[in-house]
Amino acid sequence: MTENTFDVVVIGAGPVGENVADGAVKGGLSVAVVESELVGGECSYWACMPTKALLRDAAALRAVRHLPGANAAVTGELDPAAVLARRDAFAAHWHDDGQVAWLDSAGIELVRGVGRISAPRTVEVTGADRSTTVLTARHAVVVATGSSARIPRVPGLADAAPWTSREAASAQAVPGRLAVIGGGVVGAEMATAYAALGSQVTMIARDGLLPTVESFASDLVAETLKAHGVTLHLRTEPESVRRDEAGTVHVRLVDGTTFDADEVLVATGRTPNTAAVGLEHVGLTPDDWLRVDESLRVLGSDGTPIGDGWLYAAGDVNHRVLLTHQGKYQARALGETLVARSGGEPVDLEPWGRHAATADDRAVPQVIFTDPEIASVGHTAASAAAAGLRVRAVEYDLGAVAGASLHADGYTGRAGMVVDEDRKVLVGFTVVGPDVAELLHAATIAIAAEVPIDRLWHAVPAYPTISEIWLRLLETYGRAA
Ligand SMILES: Cc1cc2nc3c(=O)[nH]c(=O)nc-3n(C[C@H](O)[C@H](O)[C@H](O)COP(=O)(O)OP(=O)(O)OC[C@H]3O[C@@H](n4cnc5c(N)ncnc54)[C@H](O)[C@@H]3O)c2cc1C
Ligand SMILES: NC(=O)c1ccc[n+]([C@@H]2O[C@H](COP(=O)([O-])OP(=O)(O)OC[C@H]3O[C@@H](n4cnc5c(N)ncnc54)[C@H](O)[C@@H]3O)[C@@H](O)[C@H]2O)c1
Repeated sequence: MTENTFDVVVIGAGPVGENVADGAVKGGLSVAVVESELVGGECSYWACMPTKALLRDAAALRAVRHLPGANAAVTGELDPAAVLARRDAFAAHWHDDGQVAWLDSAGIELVRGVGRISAPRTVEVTGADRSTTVLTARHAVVVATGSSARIPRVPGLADAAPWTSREAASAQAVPGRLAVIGGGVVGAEMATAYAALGSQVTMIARDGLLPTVESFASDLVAETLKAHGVTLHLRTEPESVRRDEAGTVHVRLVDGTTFDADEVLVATGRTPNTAAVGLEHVGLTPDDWLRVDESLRVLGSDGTPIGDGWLYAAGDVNHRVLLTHQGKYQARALGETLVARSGGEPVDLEPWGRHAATADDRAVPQVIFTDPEIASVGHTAASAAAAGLRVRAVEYDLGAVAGASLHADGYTGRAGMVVDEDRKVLVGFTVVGPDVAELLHAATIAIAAEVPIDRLWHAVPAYPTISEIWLRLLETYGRAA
């Protein structure tokens, strides 16, 4: 047994754990990071990067198809093998040497194995060779263990060797027929990717397609999926799934529909990676999400920080927002919090304060890489109303903007903004259309900076760009007399 003491011990070297460690080390603390699989986490090898690599070639090809001159230069079809090979490179061929080298260069100690809290400020790491290393933290332990795919209890499903997002992201061959259970972000993106790669895709979206985005955006994506040959079963769910000896998967829905597939992808949400973290040693329940306060300290069942506040959780595992960029934003705040607290300095947890992750509640940007892309930040009209805000929402046809019509023949898209009528600031923005991802950050800045609507009129979009949508939305909203 090896024993070591560090200022901070981080369990999980995904994007979030890496960034917490980086911030703490930059502030002069010593940090050990424990990782049981690959340094870089889900995002690098089985989520963000490989899935976007699977989608990118088809998106580029679609863009060319809408420009007659450029289209004339395209003489072949999409090459799935080349797409998969480029994806492999983006997943670093599932080796983490590059990220390990970065940890080394940053002065962060890597301890490989499964980390488990065994006592206050103590993490026991079990290596692949069953060796045990005990790490003691002078100041804090941070849980950044992320999340995994949740498999619903559908009779036969678990025995049918279903794909999760991991297999969908890392597949070495394109199935002839793919069934997708779940109409959320993973389901919609992977249906888009595999339909373009040549699979016959059937989707089951119990709560409708992309139920949390503005319906003008999800409706357009649903139409396009159908145009690409995807069969959509909305507002129903699987009753049973069975894989026969020949390998064919038979799916029966509760509405009586039956169909067959070669693979079945389960994309029905996430479960926290907290089964093996030793939560029982701090009075919490394994498999639960970790509830945190504004400084990301883990809360016990009585709602107060565990112990004297030595345990923190950041990223997917705290269930605030399951997105890499928000987890890394939490990590930056937490790194600074750990440095401040270990030096006896105060932390600023006021809204938008240096150590607060206020954007998690008010300005979360997301791009869904479907055809077309959906980019959104902050509230939808429905979520704003549910949050008790008095809002007015306006929409505009994106295809009618000069820059969009120039961008691609037959450009189809729509945008909407949600304005807080009491404060006269933007609280939500959604745009759907080809190549809209890069439009999003302007809206994120407007919401985070709480730019008054009156001042937004002075932010003039260049002509002829798709950004002119801003002017059209403001005109639709109307200017106060
Ligand atoms: C298919 C898919 C696509 C996605 N695409 C995007 C996208 O485009 N953009 C975006 O922003 N987000 C995307 N996400 C979400 C994103 O992947 C997560 O929000 C992000 O990975 C969370 O980072 P994390 O560091 O909290 O957790 P993870 O990335 O899950 O990392 C946690 C790490 O902890 C390790 N670990 C777990 N338990 C232990 C233990 N006991 N001991 C030691 N190590 C442990 C794991 O091995 C892992 O390396 C996607 C998710 C999926 C499933
Ligand atoms: N581009 C991106 O930013 C991106 C891409 C992929 C994933 N992610 C993140 O990863 C997380 C996980 O994505 P996800 O799609 O797995 O979860 P999700 O919560 O987005 O969607 C899951 C969907 O599954 C459906 N569902 C649940 N149980 C079901 C059942 N028994 N039968 C049929 N349908 C069922 C729900 O209606 C829901 O719409 C998300 O929070 C997302 O933010 C982000």
